[in-house]
Amino acid sequence: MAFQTPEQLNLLITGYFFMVLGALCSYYFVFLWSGSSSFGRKLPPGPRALPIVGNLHQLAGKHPHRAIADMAQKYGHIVFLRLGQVPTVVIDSMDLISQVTKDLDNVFCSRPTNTFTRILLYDQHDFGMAPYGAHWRHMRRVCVHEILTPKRLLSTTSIRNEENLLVIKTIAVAAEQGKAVDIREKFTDLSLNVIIRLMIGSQGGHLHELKRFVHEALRLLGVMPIQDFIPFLGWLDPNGAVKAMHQVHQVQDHKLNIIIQEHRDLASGKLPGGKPDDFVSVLLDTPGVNGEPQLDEKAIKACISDLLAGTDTSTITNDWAMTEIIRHPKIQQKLHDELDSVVGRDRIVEETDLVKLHYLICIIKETLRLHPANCFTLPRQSMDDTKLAGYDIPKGSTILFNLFSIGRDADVWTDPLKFDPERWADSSNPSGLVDERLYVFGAGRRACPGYNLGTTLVLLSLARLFHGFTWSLPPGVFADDIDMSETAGFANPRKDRLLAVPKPRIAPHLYGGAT
Ligand code: HEM
Repeated sequence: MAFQTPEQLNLLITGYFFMVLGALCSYYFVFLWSGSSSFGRKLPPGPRALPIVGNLHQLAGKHPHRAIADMAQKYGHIVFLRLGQVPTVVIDSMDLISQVTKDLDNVFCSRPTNTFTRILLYDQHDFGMAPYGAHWRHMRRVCVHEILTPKRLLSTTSIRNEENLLVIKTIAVAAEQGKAVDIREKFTDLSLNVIIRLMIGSQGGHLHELKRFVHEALRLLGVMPIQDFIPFLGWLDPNGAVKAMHQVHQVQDHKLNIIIQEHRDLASGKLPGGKPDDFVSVLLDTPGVNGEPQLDEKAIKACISDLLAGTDTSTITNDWAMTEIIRHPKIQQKLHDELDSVVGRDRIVEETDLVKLHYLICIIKETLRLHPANCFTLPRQSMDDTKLAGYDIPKGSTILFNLFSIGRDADVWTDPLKFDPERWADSSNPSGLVDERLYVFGAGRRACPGYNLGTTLVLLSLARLFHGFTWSLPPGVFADDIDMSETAGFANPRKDRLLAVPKPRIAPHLYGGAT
């Protein structure tokens, strides 16, 4: 569960809490404190909930993942909270996650609904946040078997290559001029350019507006409207989140309608150029859920939106990894040594090299441990009353995995706050990012379908940036000056942007020279 900033959450809670508390306190006091909601059940331990706001006030002014990590110190690896009226179970051990996603996956494989999914994901017509059922199964099958397949990944290598080289060339220009580069901007552009081209082909005219929509939608993902926690306050919109979501949705819907119509016209020959070989064309050719000849248009638009948003994880991971590497010159040197030995300096890094870059893979695993792209991953929802770790979990509970806590658990990791890629040297999977000690791409029915694409995006861009350049901090900035804290939101990007100065390591003609 996430909020844009702790300050916003604070404002939101305190203002509206006091406004309605007087009138409704007695009703809620009876409802919650009489224990009627937990009567006869053994709920997991957790702090006592207040009327109306439940435990929301205990998260106010704090990063929710950190506040809940502190609660876990007292209550253990499974904590029960009421976020407003939403029963929420937060777990932070790989053992419990494995029970949820393997043994009990049939119960915990749904997703909760909220204002964001209703407005920006077309009433959960997507599949990432769709409730478990026939629609989700159908959409997921289409995405996994038609769109995000290893074969399609292979056939789109040239798109990633071209976009990657464009970014490298702009960095080469900065290197020639001795200028610092805004690293996050480069990674964001790269991931979005790649996914937009995969989705809609080479229709460059849409890139700019789609990017704006994705940026805005991702920002709103972290601004939870009060109605998601306290539905009877649905008529209020104190932080303007609902209004902003409707505004962004208008742009989104308008743009996606144009893109879909263009694809139809290209396929029918009304527009010249022929049918594009991209994700939208696949979705337009896909039959609907109940045997209809075509997918519902809402589902197509929601699915495009899902895939566009999926790239954010790669961007955030790369930004953290780059920051950690630049802060640790010895790690950068070791990575350079690996790149020189696997690739050499007479050619650029290719996607086929990536599985051999074991040290780079260790760096990414260490990054995902200490700085998971999403502290809570996507929420799950229980579809039935069930038991977990001996506790009763009511049907309809939201289940969150606190990946932030898991990666910093002092009982599991030696020196947990130290960035130490070597701790992954003995991994049972040296060529890939999945490891049983972390919940990187998820497990069970709702596991990440973007594994192959996400891994390639992360590894290729980092490998090329470090193969091509030696990076240092701008003059006068020292490693200890870098603020390594995160922003509080659904996603977990570093609060500050990293500026770094590149120095060429390979001849510019290898990547086509500086533009
Ligand atoms: C470093 C990159 C990435 C990481 C670490 C990552 C991680 C995750 C995790 C942890 C989940 C939740 C699994 C669960 O609920 O148990 C997830 C779900 C998902 N991811 Fe990714 N992901 C990445 C890249 C991508 C990319 C590139 C895409 C799409 C292009 C994508 C699309 C999705 C979708 C649609 C879901 C929801 C699946 C469902 O509910 O059926 N992800 N991802």
